[in-house]
Amino acid sequence: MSTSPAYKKQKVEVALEKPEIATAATPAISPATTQITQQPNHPPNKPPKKDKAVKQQEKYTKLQRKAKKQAVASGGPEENIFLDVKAMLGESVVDELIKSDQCLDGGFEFGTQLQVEISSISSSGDGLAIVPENNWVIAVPFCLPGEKVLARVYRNSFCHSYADLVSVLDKRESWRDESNISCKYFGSCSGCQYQMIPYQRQLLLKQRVVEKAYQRFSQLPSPAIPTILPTIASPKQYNYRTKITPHFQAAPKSAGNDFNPDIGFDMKGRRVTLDIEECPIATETLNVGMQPARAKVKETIKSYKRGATLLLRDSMTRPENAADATKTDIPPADMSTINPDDRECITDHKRITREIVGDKLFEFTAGSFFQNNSSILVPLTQYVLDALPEKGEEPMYLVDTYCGAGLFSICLHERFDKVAGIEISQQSIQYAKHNVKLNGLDENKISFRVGKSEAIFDVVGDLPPANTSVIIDPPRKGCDDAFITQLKDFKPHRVVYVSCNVHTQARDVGKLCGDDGPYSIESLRGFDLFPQTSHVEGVAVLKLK
Ligand SMILES: C[S@@+](CC[C@H](N)C(=O)[O-])C[C@H]1O[C@@H](n2cnc3c(N)ncnc32)[C@H](O)[C@@H]1O
Repeated sequence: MSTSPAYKKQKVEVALEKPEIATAATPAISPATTQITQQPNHPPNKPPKKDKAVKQQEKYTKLQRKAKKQAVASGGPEENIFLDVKAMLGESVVDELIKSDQCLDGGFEFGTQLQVEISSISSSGDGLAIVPENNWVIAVPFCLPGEKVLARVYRNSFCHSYADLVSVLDKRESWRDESNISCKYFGSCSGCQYQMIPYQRQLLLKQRVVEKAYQRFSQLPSPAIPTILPTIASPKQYNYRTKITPHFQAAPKSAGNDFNPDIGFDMKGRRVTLDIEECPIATETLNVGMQPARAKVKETIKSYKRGATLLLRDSMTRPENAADATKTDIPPADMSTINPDDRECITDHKRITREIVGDKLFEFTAGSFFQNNSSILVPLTQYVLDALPEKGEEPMYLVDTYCGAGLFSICLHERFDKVAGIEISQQSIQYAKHNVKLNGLDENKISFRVGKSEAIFDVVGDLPPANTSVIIDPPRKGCDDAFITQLKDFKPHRVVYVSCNVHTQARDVGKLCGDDGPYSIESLRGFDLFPQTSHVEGVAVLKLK
């Protein structure tokens, strides 16, 4: 450890920023003291002679810096937190840090313990605190705005460091309900961020995430962004996830036959797998199914050359003789014989999974996409339907882009004269077509095709845009420019954009609603498909200007 005077043990005052979602119950908190018990990084007084190892280390550090710079411009969590950091420290301070290269060098040494006061919460659920003397931000998980915490730094990034939560020194009782915590791994597992927060407060935080996403990523002026509507709650707040994917590492070569692998999810902030025996956000069926799946891996671990990821998918039990999507002549399922509570855990990616949404039955292979919280799918699909125009005199058309196994097309088809879906996965389209038959629907009315979303305009280009609505539900990275451009040219009457990444959604909606875009935003809100976590599904309803 260096003895450089500039970095001797120091005590610095931390100013408290206004908590992001202030309430009448916000406690008055006096400024906290930051205790630095180890020293921040600094350039050594005398650089050691550059031997091969040092040169290699320098090369590695350079590569790491490059990766970090790329990460903050990626649109992912790193960029989000960096934007939070900019808002907290001020653009000019951050610009200065970047110019002087202190944006990476100004961090803290691994293991430094700090006492900080959390002033806001990031979109990925970390508490954020400023260390003003260092012009630096610390991100600490599992804590809340207004709380004083002891944190231990484990990684530096652009103008901020990530720290473990050592302890909460001063709890914000009005935001905390530890009786809500249902998991013995909460606080070390990276899966959930919010179990200690009462559910209604989780919904408020997600409303704020949608708001921030549109302020930051849409490039729209404030008046063009409507007030974000309250987040729609999930009917189930635990035991809702119908798919989980625990992973494990292979046994090291030196391991004996009694090697016992950790099978589970990553530890928060580390690439270390926690051994997870149960997951209370997953359905009971998956928790039961997890035990034999884990036991099998433990028995056969020496046969794995590499680590692997397990798939556990909750499915309604399917009659053995039920036809799969390779058959052409499929009779509609007899819904009177179906018991939605008769369920099993599927671990084979190729096996057919069954799910019911309202009065519609869906089948798809266990490894392909289907929404993971079935409890909220009726409210979600009904909300999208309510946002679309009512049936009038003229024929109406629905275009379902990124349609997966046909969830929106099949649940919403009744109001429309024709429905056309497109999806890049051939297998999902096979099952979307199969699901039309399974539900006894008209194959001439509901059609699906394989392709990139923009290819749908070759097919629906002749439909009258004034009578056509488009649903967009892309993966996390959002839409390609080619799709946005063609949608803008086509100008359907109504667009509903559903997304599990409100940041890329805000970017795309900004392109559709900007000065040269034909749309304005009618409404914006989150749906809580992911209780106890910081994730939120965004639903944006767009109308022609
Ligand atoms: C979030 S899922 C939505 C699926 C469906 N709407 C649902 O709710 O079940 C996104 C889907 O987009 C598909 N996809 C990804 N890139 C695509 C592209 N460029 N064009 C069309 N579909 C794409 C994926 O295979 C995935 O099924």
